[in-house]
Formats: sequence, structure tokens, C-alpha cells
Amino acid sequence: MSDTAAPAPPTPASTVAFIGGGNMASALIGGLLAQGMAPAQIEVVEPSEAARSGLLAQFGITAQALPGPELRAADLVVWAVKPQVFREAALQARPLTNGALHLSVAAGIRSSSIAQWLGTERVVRAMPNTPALIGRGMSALFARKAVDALERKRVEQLMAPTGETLWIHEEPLLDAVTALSGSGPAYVFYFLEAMTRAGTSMGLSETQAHRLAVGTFAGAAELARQSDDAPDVLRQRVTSKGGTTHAAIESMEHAGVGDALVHAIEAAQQRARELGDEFGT
Ligand SMILES: NC(=O)C1=CN([C@@H]2O[C@H](COP(=O)(O)OP(=O)(O)OC[C@H]3O[C@@H](n4cnc5c(N)ncnc54)[C@H](O)[C@@H]3O)[C@@H](O)[C@H]2O)C=CC1
Ligand SMILES: O=C(O)[C@@H]1CCC=N1
Repeated sequence: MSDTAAPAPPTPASTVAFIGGGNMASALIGGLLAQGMAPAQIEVVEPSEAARSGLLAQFGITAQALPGPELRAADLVVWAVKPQVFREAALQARPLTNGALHLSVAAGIRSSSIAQWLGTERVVRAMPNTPALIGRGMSALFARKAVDALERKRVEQLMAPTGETLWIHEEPLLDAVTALSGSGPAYVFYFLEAMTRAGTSMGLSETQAHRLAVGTFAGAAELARQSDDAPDVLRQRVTSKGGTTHAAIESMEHAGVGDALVHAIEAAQQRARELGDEFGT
């Protein structure tokens, strides 16, 4: 018998695993591939045949219908399933993912529930939004205490191609983030729909109205981003005394549009809390 130790089996390259391969997972996977990660370093568990075909066509990734031993190579597991199925999915994958850092994008589900289901304290939550698909997302991140600085960097690196990130240090605020920026793109689209409807009812074509509304949103948002002035100051600059904008803003104030929007966002926050209560531990 030789006293030379047998060569160690090659260490598999570290991989990132996604549990759930829908919209949010796709946005993150697109970013990882753009960073130069190979499709073979990305594992996806996705029960829907249609979604698996989509992942293969879009990214060249062969997703698995069920969690299997390939998950063991993942040092980072991203949870991109709906809150309603998180617990079941976590309990299924738990024996295969010990040792990994976990990142959840699920709305409402608290990190204490995730830690309990997965049997680890190494849990980060992110709340992204759909502009992540084009690298213009706005995400907030929250890490449990056991997550070290290097692991936080790892998460930042994963999120970087999707847009801006912001760490928050009080987990309950993630429900506010979910309500504001997580759901926020839908509010913008809702306004765009209404503005386009107004345009067509005044005689513009659908295409003209859509282009004018989208261009206005994009330009005004960029102006707000670049300007040192607060939105109310920027608004006042558009609003000539006795002019057209004044007539519109007066009408909106009379209808309570601003307050209604605040109430709507509070309803979203409340729903995020309920999701945590209903589908958490
Ligand atoms: N869509 C959005 O704007 C945002 C969504 N989120 C959160 O991201 C999470 C995913 O949302 P989306 O990607 O929009 O949903 P989605 O429906 O596009 O993707 C979820 C995927 O999970 C799969 N799935 C179901 N059961 C599974 C299981 N047991 N194991 C693995 N995969 C399973 C589904 O087939 C589906 O493809 C949700 O928790 C949501 O709260 C967070 C921020 C924004
Ligand atoms: O509507 C939802 O529940 C998810 C979370 C934020 C955006 N979409």
C-alpha cells in the first residue's frame, strides 16, 4: 500500500442555485451570466415545464423539476418562489443545502422563518423590483446577524447587475420597501395606463399617447434623480400660475389622488405583513 495519499477529487466550481425559476430568478440569472458566470455554474429547481423550457431557450440552463444532489455544490441558494410555497420548498431542499448562504427575494416571509425551515442563520433577504430585468432595479437588502461581511459582499455582487442596492438594518422595514419599491413599478404602470387613456380620449393615437406618457415618466424620474431639488420644488416649476398644470393638480388634490396613493401603499405594506404571518412559521 502506498503512503502517498490518493489525489483529492476535483472540487466542483462553486455554483449558485435558484429555487424557483420565474420572473425574479430570470432577472438575477441574466445578471450573473452578464458578469461572466457560466450557465453550468447555475442550478435551477423549477417544477413548471414551460418555465424550464423558457430558461433553456433564454439562458441555455437546464433546470431540474425537483431538488436533487446537484444542489450540494451551491454555496449560494437564491429563493425565488412565491411566499405561499416557500415553506414546502425549503423543507424539501433543506438536506441538500446545508452549508450554503441563503438569499430570499420572497415578499413578507421573515428571515426567522427561513432560518428555522433551513436550519441555518446564514440568511439574507432582498426586495428587488422588475426593472432589475433591464439592470435598472432598486433593491433593499437585510442580513441576519450571523451573515458576515464577506457574505454580504457576495450578495451585493449577485445583485449588482440588477441595479441599485440599499442595506436596511431593521427587518420590519422590508415590508415598507416591498410596498414602495417592490410593488412600485405597478403603480408607475397604472399611472402610465391612465395617462395613455387620457391621451387617446383627447384624440391622440394609442402609440402617440403611450410614447408621450412613457417619455414623460422616464424624463421626470431622471430629472428627480439628478436634481438637488425635492419633487415638490420640481413640480412647482412646471406649475405656472393660472396655467394648465395648476388645473390638473387642483383636480387631483380635489379627488384625493395623493392620499389614495399613500393608502394604497399602506395596504401593500399590510399585505406583506400578512404574508409573513400566514405563510411564515
Ligand atoms: N414579481 C415582482 O415584481 C417581485 C417579486 N418578488 C418576489 O419574488 C418571488 C418570486 O416571484 P416571481 O418571480 O414574480 O414569481 P414567478 O411566478 O414568476 O416565479 C416563481 C416560480 O416558482 C416556481 N415554483 C413553484 N413551486 C416551486 C417549488 N416548490 N420549488 C421551486 N420552484 C417552484 C413556479 O413554477 C414559478 O416559476 C415571490 O416571492 C415574490 O414575492 C419580489 C420583488 C418583486
Ligand atoms: O405583488 C407581490 O406580492 C410581489 C412582491 C413585490 C412585487 N410583487
